[in-house]
Amino acid sequence: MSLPQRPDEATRRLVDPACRVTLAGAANPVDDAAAERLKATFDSEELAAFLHDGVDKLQRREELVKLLQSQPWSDKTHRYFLTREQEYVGGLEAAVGIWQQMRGERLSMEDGITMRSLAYFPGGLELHIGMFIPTILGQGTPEQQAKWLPLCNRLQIIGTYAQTELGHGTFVRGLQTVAVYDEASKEFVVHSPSLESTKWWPGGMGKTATHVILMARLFVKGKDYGPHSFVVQIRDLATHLPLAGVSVGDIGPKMGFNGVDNGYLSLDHVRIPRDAMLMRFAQVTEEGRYIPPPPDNQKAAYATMVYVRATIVRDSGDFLSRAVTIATRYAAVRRQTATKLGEPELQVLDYDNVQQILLPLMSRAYALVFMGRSMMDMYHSFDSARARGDFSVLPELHALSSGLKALSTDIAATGIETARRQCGGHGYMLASGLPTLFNSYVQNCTWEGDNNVMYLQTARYLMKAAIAVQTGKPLTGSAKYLSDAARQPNAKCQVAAPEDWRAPAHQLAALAAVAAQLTAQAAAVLARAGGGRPGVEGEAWNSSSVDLIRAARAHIALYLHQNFIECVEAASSQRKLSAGPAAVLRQLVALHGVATLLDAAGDLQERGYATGRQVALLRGEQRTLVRALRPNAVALTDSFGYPDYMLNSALGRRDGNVYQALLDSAKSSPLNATQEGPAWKPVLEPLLNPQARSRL
Ligand SMILES: Cc1cc2nc3c(=O)[nH]c(=O)nc-3n(C[C@H](O)[C@H](O)[C@H](O)COP(=O)(O)OP(=O)(O)OC[C@H]3O[C@@H](n4cnc5c(N)ncnc54)[C@H](O)[C@@H]3O)c2cc1C
Repeated sequence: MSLPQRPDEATRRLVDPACRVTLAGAANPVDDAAAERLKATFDSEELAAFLHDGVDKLQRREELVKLLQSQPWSDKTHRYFLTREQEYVGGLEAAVGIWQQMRGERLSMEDGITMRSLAYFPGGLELHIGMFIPTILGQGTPEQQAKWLPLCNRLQIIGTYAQTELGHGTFVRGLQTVAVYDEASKEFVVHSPSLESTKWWPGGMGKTATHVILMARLFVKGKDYGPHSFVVQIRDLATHLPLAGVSVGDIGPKMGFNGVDNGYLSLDHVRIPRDAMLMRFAQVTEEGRYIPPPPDNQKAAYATMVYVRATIVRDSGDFLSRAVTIATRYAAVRRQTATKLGEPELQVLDYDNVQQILLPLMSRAYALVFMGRSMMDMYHSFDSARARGDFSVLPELHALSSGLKALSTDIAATGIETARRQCGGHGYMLASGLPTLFNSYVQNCTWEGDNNVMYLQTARYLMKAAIAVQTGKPLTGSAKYLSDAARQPNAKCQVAAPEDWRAPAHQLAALAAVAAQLTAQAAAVLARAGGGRPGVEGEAWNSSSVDLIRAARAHIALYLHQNFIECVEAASSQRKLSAGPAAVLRQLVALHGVATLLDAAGDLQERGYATGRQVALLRGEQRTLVRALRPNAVALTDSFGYPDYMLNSALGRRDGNVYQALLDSAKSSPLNATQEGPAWKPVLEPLLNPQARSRL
């Protein structure tokens, strides 16, 4: 191999002037990143501390990053070059490594959760932690909890949650897997009677889990009691081989999340003991008597759903803000196109089109972060009320958490991909962090209830509210605006100047008008389809679903924005934030309202609430707000508080040294392990090397 020659002095003198020409006006991305931070009008660290509940929490995160960086299993240098098998093993090693650290170092549960999100290496334990243990806690009797939970906590068994089948996901009552009680042996026989009944999707079931929570239709004395939960062992604890009657395996590569071994499972007349049925609510006695769950069981099931959905809402802000951090930081140091050769090129963040996309996206990320915090607070206050037997807020909370699950994941998934596309070619590199972020995130639009189905849950609540309005019943809670709208059916937008659109009152009035109008429209379509009879099921419902989903989306969009306004105003009035960050957050709130209204520009005009001129003013105001926020763009990403280790992005690194990071990452590519590459011997040499060619 010939080594590169060092140029002699004459060669250098020949080339240097040309280099001076092409390098004229060149900027250093590290300097650009530093200069961006000097432009900020507020203290980004103060806002970061507020968003993370105190400086202590941020410092603790830094300590945990250091701890993770000292462990081989949490090294991220090669994360984007792993094969599926390496990803699978690595994901498990990281989860087990964190678990061992927690036990060995006596770290708190909060530390463990933080470490999992910092390391972000999804693997075979996700469902053990996220669904198996919570289901036993929620649905198991005290004896069942005492039996299973210690084994779970010591990782002596690993579980997952097996509900979805090849043929059924959304329609849980249609599951075909059966659990038939055998009074003679006092056991259940669990069985998959068809191809379609094969369980499909459970995370960790492919190659990791030893046990599953099996959702199967319970049959006692020939009667179908519908889906119930059973703890079923599927693999031998000593050999990890499937038990008799169990066919189980990995479902293959997916769009993302490939460290997780989602699996398939078919059961052939497998016998399990009677106490494998989780019996906190419904029970089957030894002699085969079915004791139905108390009426509150349904409410408890809804409460669990609300919790899971609340966590999804919380995570949506987290994921979108990571993408916005990467894209904004990169746009601030990426320079492209000079007006005159030799002049500095423009930071792409200074192009109007880039700003007008990234800053509204920033406002959406902040809105979701605040929504996530409120959603978790709402859940916790409901949980305390529930402990006193008070379920009164559940219908409202169920409707809100379903719709928010859908809207927040829609916004985050679309937003991550939008952010990636703002990064040009380098955004297509896995090293940017964005493709993996999108591929692993977008499943949130589907799991735990497909988003369309989620919007329809909210629509059910809205239709009941619409019927109540028609019958003159007063409304409370999130749908109260429907009563107000019914009293003023011809209300018109009062905006006269562009800056009027910044006012929360104008924004909320316009969003409420759109939501009320779409709700009334959906109610009318539904009533027509039902021949005048309103109903929230059946054919009329199905044929109205487009209108119903639009109404639900508008209702939730209003709620999301209202929450953003209230959170920022509360933080400011309670002096949790000083004037600087509060002012910038208010600008973000205003931009979020304007951007949300622009999404609904057609609806604003369709029924004459706003005029074309007013919508044009709205568009102009977006531009003004974006320009006002531009100097704070990078500082706002700093306030999200993501350590470089967590982002694992060549483009999103805090110091701006993006090109060096890209090159360093490329050098880790396994294809670069040898100079000639792996195709040289088998393919290229016979073609290109004359000596080898002569042997062909
Ligand atoms: C990455 C990932 C991980 C998963 N992990 C698990 C797991 O661990 N355990 C588990 O049991 N499952 C798991 N699932 C399955 C997941 O819960 C289901 O995919 C989800 O509930 C959607 O069901 P489906 O796939 O049957 O979609 P379908 O119901 O087939 O939906 C297809 C389309 O029909 C529409 N549709 C369906 N029903 C209605 C309706 N009533 N009204 C209007 N529109 C409707 C939907 O909106 C969608 O557009 C996972 C899925 C993914 C993608």
